[in-house]
Amino acid sequence: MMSTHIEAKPGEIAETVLMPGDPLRAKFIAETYFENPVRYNTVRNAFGYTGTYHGQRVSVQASGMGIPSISIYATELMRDYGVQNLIRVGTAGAVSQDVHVRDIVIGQAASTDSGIIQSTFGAGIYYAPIADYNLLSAAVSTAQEKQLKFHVGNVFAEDRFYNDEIDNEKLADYGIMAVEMEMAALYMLAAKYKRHALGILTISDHILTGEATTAQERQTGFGQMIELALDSVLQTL
Ligand SMILES: O=P(O)(O)O[C@H]1O[C@H](CO)[C@@H](O)[C@H]1O
Ligand SMILES: O=c1cc[nH]c(=O)[nH]1
Repeated sequence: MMSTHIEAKPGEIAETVLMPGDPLRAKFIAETYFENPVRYNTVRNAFGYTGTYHGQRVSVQASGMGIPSISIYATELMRDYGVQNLIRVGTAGAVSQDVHVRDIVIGQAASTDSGIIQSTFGAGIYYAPIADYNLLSAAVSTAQEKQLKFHVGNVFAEDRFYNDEIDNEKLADYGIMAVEMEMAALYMLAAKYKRHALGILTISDHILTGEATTAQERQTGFGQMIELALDSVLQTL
């Protein structure tokens, strides 16, 4: 069986999948961290690979950018390929003065301005998408052991990368640490399919100060986040 956007055959995708937005980050993760990576997807250049990490089977699947795109890949991974654990490894913009470029943010919850909550539950319901507790807890203890500079808290998954109307200082006042574009959908869909999801982000730019990393660093430079994801998640299996 192949799904609409993933051409893997049954059994070619591991139960645990890392999900970066960027297909070239997926390629880099597979080629740098996996033993014996095999590419199972090139449809739309949304690369997917399976290999092993310290002997344990793991995959990486590019999600593309934004909630509509990650919703397609996460749904097909869970519904059509039986994936159990989905770990977003993404970049994000900091909106808190306490969070700095290259810090790691582990998403405990994901707020959003997307219509996905309203269109799923109907008017008047404000569902709160949250991380899987076991994955969150494993990531936090592994980040502590590795002595990483990390934060745990609420992330804002916004529909617009270029958003002149958003009040980032108000988001920060209410505890939002960083903005990105996928986490709320990933957490909500994992709840729907009764699977496990976590988002780990590296701050690529600071929205309030303007500090930023390069495109090359966003593609290949965030190894601490990838190793945190692999070391913590695989320890829960
Ligand atoms: O680096 P990735 O994982 O793509 O994540 C962030 O980067 C993209 C925007 O540049 C959005 O997908 C956002 O969520
Ligand atoms: O979605 C994103 C990702 C990185 N930086 C941002 O400002 N937004």
